Amino acid sequence: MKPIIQIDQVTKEFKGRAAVDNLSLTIEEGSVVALLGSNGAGKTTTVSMMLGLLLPTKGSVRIWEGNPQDRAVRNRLGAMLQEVNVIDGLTVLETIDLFRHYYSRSLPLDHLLHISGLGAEKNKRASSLSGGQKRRLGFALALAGDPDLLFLDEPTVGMDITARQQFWETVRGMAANGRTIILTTHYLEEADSIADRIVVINKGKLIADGTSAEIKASTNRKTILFTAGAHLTEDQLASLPCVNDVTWSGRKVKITSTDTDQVIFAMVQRQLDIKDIEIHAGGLEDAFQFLVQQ
Ligand SMILES: Nc1ncnc2c1ncn2[C@@H]1O[C@H](COP(=O)(O)OP(=O)(O)OP(=O)(O)O)[C@@H](O)[C@H]1O
Repeated sequence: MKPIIQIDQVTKEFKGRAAVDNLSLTIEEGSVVALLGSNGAGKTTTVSMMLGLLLPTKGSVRIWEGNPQDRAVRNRLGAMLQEVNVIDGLTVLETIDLFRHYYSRSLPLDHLLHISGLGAEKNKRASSLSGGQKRRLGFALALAGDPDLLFLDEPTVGMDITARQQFWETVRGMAANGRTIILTTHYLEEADSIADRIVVINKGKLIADGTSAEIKASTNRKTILFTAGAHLTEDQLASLPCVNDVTWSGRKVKITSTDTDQVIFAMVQRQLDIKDIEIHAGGLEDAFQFLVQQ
């Protein structure tokens, strides 16, 4: 597949501290890539450099073999950033229409309004929209130029369940049409369901890169979920073998372990006061926690 983005040994420093540290990454046309990382890991800084909003301190970022700041490159990009800056005084409809005119090829106004889900608010001032509505407007603005490459930085924060479902449906449709999509999110189940490639960044460095299944396979931890009876104590759980982590949520307990057979065996042998036992293979969240703690 054709590479669309080439990040080569990029470092970005702020006041001498590296927010992104010698990162190299190639993204192919038509892929859906999720950038994952804890708060402050360097995701937004990386996306900002891909968009040409920040310049690397060292290294280079190329998009379609050009500079991200080139007009021809920008014409084919769409970006939904964490902050949606609306223009004072303009209605929702006027804002969308204004953005359409920035691009040589644009999606029809009605279609964009439909994507935003803001038909009933189209004549409202964009500045008076709620946080979740502004995010939906930001999505429509990102799609205004019918982009070949779409950046979504924590896109669903503040969206309600219906807006979220509609949002991912639109993104899936774009992916099915061969568009390249790069997203950052803290909702790992969203990354798991949409991305065909997951890149994990920690302290500015790339620490894992692969399909969701490959990332999950990087940890052999599983979880045991059960309900604790009145007689179960924290000490009883702490003394079990092969336990990596125990979390209590009311009477529901989650144990993470690399050998769930041993844990279950010990729990039964010691006749612990537990019921409703379930065992789950490690999900993306477990793998992510494992990777960033290394
Ligand atoms: N303009 C700036 N000036 C100084 N430091 C900055 C600036 N932008 C980012 N940083 C620092 O760079 C690091 C990476 O920040 P970045 O916003 O890229 O992280 P992130 O992975 O997107 O985090 P989050 O999940 O919280 O959005 C952080 O330590 C942050 O404080």
